[in-house]
Amino acid sequence: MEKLKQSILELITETSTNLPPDVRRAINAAKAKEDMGTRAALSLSTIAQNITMAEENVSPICQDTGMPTFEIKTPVGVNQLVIKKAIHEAIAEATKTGKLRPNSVDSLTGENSGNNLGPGTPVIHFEQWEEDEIEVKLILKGGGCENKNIQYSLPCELEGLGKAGRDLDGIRKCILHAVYQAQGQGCSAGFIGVGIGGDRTSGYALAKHQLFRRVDDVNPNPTLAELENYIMEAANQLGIGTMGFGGNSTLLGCKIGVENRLPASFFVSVAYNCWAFRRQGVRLNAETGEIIRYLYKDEAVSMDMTPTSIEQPAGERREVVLEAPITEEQIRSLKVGDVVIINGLMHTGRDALHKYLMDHDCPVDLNGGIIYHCGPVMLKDEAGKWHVKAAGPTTSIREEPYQGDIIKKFGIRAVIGKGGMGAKTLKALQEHGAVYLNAIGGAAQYYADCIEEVEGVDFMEFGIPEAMWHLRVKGFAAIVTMDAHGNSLHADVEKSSKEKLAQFAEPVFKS
Ligand SMILES: O=C(O)C[C@H](O)C(=O)O
Ligand code: SF4
Repeated sequence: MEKLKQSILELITETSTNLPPDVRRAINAAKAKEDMGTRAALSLSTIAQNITMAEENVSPICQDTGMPTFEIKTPVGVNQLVIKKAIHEAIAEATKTGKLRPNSVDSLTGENSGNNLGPGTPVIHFEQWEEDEIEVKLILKGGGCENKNIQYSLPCELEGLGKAGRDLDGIRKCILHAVYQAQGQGCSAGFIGVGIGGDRTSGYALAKHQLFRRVDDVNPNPTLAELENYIMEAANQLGIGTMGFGGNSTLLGCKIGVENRLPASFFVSVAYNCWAFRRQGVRLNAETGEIIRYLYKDEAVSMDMTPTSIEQPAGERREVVLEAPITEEQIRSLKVGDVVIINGLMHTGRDALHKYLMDHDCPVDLNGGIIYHCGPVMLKDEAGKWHVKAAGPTTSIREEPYQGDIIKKFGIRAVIGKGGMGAKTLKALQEHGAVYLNAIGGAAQYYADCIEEVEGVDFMEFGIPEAMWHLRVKGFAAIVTMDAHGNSLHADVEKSSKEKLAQFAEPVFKS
């Protein structure tokens, strides 16, 4: 098995940096459904551009390279311990070379292991089979979409949809609700895997397992095939759209599996995956470990990048250039829908920093400044200089308990993230004079390319993703989705999508 580690390293790199053709086709098709010049179409162009850049740079499509999860099938007699060791070595190496972000964090101390290894990471499932080759499948599913997974216990009451009973129609309602509750926070348009039945654990495992199916396959169970088609049709009428900006494409794929359940339990488990649906697989020679072929590669699919990106001006959309320190007057002139181009300095800050700043001072002056909810992939060169390898936004709503207070305490004028924030932050934006800017989730290469210089870093003890990076940027484009006048695109889309969801309350599958 002398080639094994190298083959696994190649699989990890390929999965992190190059989206498979079936996923690319789904994104191109989604873009074709959007009207030119809309926020959704422009965001999908940026996404397409990002996918292309990641492949060309051999760098992560999204900075959150997720929880590496392997599904492996081995012929009888193959030593699984050898495979596990090779996976661990390859994971550590891929982290060192910036193909993976150090993502394994001690849940009690908060310490980042630094190499993606630790209790429970990576996840490896082995199975034996009758074939002669080894099959290794890998999924890199990020934390933001993982947070939007949801499990229903039937019967239950669902907002907008009413009672969901223990039957096919109840299952239908749960799945639609799952798409609705994700809004744009899991970087829509997304893909869902659904597990019907099992117990709480096996139900989720079944749901996640569905994500290994090809986007264009047909469910062999005709009832489930019909349900999958129905969900694709209905979910795309919810109007959540790319990044929750509204639009015609909300769901890119729906795959449903079923297992038996206990008489007392009836779970519907939904695994939500962002558009950055990174999964790949290989067949390996069981003697040498050499790659025989890839599993999710047919023909090469190039991405449709027209028009080029969100900064493309269109119609009445206003484009405003901002550079810190930003004045209150500049902020109050902005409104939801404006495209903002940022030059100059911004500071990253996410979960650990927000918690810390609540009762500590900040090492840099944030007055008039810009905070970017981002946990980048960073590499240090031999001269000790840091370089950004991937730097898209993280889900902002996690900072909702802190953000309003932090804005006021430090005089922040702009918060950049994705998925939007809640009522408390909206109020603080209005009172203090600040804006929330939505960057395109997952567009980690697109944004890394805007970063000219890493000016410094604080709180390295929080680990690379959580540290406060001081970044000098040029041409960083984002959209005002919450302004200083009490307007929130996120609140609007949530309200309108809930109304649309309610239109699907009537039974469809009669039992
Ligand atoms: O951790 C990150 O960088 C992003 C995360 O996957 C998210 O979607 O919030
Ligand atoms: S930032 Fe978005 S694209 Fe990246 S892992 Fe999180 S949910 Fe997925």
